[in-house]
Amino acid sequence: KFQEQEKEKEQEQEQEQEQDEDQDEESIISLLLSDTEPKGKKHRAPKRVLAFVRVKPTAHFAQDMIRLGSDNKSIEIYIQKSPRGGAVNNSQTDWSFKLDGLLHNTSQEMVYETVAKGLVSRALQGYNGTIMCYGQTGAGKTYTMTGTTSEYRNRGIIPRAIQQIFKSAAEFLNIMVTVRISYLEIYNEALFDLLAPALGRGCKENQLSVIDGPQGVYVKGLSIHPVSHEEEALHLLFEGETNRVISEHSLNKNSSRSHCIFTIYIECRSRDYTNHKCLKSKITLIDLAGSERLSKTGSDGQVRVEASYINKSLSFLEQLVIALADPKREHIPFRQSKLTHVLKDSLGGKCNTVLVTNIYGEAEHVEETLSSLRFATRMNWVTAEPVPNGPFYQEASVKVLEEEIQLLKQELIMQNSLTDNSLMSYNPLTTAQRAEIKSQVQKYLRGVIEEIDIVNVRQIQEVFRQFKVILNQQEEEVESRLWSKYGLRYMIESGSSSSFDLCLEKEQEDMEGTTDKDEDLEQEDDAGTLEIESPPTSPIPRGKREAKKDDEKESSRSPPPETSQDESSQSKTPTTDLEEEEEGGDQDSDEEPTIPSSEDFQNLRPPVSKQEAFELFKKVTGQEIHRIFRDNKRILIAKKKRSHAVAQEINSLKQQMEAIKEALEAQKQKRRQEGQYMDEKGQVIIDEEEFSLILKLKGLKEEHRAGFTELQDLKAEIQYCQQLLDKCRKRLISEFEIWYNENVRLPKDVKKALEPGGNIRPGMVPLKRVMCLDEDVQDKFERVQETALPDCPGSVSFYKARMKTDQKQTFNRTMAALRKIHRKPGLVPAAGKKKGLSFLPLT
Ligand SMILES: Nc1ncnc2c1ncn2[C@@H]1O[C@H](COP(=O)(O)OP(=O)(O)OP(=O)(O)O)[C@@H](O)[C@H]1O
Repeated sequence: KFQEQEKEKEQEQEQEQEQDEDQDEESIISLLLSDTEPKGKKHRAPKRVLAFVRVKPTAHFAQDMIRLGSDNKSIEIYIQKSPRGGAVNNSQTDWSFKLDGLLHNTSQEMVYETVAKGLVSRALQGYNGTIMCYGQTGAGKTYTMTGTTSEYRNRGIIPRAIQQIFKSAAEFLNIMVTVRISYLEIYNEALFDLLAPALGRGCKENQLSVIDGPQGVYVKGLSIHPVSHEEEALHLLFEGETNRVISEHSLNKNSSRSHCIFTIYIECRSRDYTNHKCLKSKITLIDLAGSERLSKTGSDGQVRVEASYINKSLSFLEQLVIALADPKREHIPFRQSKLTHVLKDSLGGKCNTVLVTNIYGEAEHVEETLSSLRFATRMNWVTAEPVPNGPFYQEASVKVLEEEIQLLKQELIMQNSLTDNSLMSYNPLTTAQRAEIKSQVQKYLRGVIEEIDIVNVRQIQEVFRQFKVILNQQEEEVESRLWSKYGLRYMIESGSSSSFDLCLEKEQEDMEGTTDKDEDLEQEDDAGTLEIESPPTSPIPRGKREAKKDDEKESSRSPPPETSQDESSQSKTPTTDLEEEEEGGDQDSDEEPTIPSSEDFQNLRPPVSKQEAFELFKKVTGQEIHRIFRDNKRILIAKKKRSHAVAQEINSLKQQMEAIKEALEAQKQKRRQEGQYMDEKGQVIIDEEEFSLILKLKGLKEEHRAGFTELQDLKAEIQYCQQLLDKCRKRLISEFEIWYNENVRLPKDVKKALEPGGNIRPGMVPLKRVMCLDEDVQDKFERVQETALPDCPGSVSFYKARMKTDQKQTFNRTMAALRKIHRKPGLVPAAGKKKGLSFLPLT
């Protein structure tokens, strides 16, 4: 009877699937977006999560242990009785599983057709879909989900799903499809955004969290990237792939040790703008970490920790699946792990869910295979009643807001006419009005007018904006004057490669000065101004100068002409003036990042000096990071000043307390000499003066305690700010180095190649690629395009995206190598020379 029921269900499912496929995708979406209710297909028999098994190809398939059924759905496992079981051996020896399909010796294309194609086309019709790969480490989960990123033919489910979506979208005439992408990694129960910019990926501030919102579960802080074509989406996938945490492992050297969730968000709307409805859905593609046993992997240290996290989260996933499959269960344990929490609305329920269980065919892995098949069966029991997400009116909410704004504007106009305030305007400023405000601000600054009349909020905002522009211009001017006059010239002339270290050392000293003693705090301002304020001769803090002297003597470099002590004192005054002009004398402690100059730079010096280039970089490409650096620096200086002031206050409180204690002692002495009075309880009666002294002392003690706590807090904050500043400085310098190498500096032989008659024609090859001539991916791509692509036109986006990712990686490697060889003059970077690119010919 059970088998009959199963059969009926299967037939029903197949019929529905056929019906879905028969109907034109676009017309289904149009129907959903229209105001008429979609007919039929309302009362479907409950579906289940589909479970497929994919066997990794092997030459040693254990035929006697793993038997694949001829129906291509059943699989039997046979394990010989343990000889240790004795005469009465009841342990089970064979197991039989029936799932939705076996994928044995199946191509990637076939896997996609069987597992994902229908789910993806239903996602375009508003159904959420989830595909999850589960299995032992190295069994082929990533191969199934992503495939090989170097070969088009072996691409996995994700690139194929992307292709299908964009292909369908291009065929729709009346429906507009918007696609967005996110890529989340769960590693040791921590969430990572694989597509976040490098700067923010590991940042504490960028920490992600799983939130249960009214619209479902989402990951707060996860970046979601709009993509307009296949190549762009694939490039994001490849980029995310390179960011995955890879760890050495005895079973699989490139084994991924994390769960990865690639999500494609789809939004369909009618091109007919009178229809404001929008249909949203998402496809969640999950590549789980390997379900290996700790004892078998023989891992230790970090990998063992990873494995224990993986096993825990997979066991929570199993518990979740068991609970989902049990209709009587009221509580579903979603929150047990990050993985299960993130997948709360992606398993079963209203969404189409497919599980691919990857297994090995070899005898040695049969136990894991058995446990993977058990998981697949459990998952197969989970019921799912997929329903499309309801279309919603996006523009409608915008319209409501627009109407409200209009109403409020009218109310304001009425209010103003009642209060006789006709100058009030609520429209954006025109160019002429902006120009007028600018001229007013300039007049105000020159003293031509004494006040700027306030008209409305927009005008006030514009006035402030203009002030900011002028302030920024002045800051830059003053800064470049300072740099060109003092700091930079020294750096060029001394060619000191250790200046950067010295800066860091000095900062450390500043830090200690701030947190230790008050006297140190006194000196801090002086020491802090060294880099800018002191003459070019001594970028070394005073305390360090003596220690460094001997080293300097030994150094073969001759000191720059400005190294005499006398000149140092002379050059101090104008710098101080400039500082005051810039920030009211606040520029005291933390120096600007200085460029680590190098010997090879001396040899390969381009017409633009490195420091000039740095100035330019800060104003243009590095403007934002430089601004952040400066902001952080200001905050740090303010905190240090406050800390200084609090320390002084504490000292003065201490002195006052000492004085009061002395006065109290004197008062006591006097009382004893004059004879003291006692009350009925035998307690000494003190006079008013002594009482007021005691109260004062108590008050001072409280103040002292509060001050001390504030000082402690400030110390912690200063330390934190300092770390931020260090990070910022390093980032600014490294970004500059890359930019500089890319835009200004070219190795001699590359320059030669660029000369007329050389191998490269200027302007034809981007400079970043000039650095890796030995790996011309572009050329390879063009060659492949000419020969093989006509047979496989669909692969263009795939290879273009792959090439883009390869180029980026090669460029990053080259730049890293460039930075390393700074001390070897004239060397051409040969990044990647040893290792060929993973770009393979089209097959
Ligand atoms: N069906 C297959 N055909 C060809 N090669 C395969 C197949 N399945 C897996 N492989 C190869 O086996 C190796 C391991 O596969 P893969 O990285 O996909 O395993 P995994 O299950 O994702 O491992 P992990 O759990 O460590 O992430 C890869 O080199 C992959 O190319």
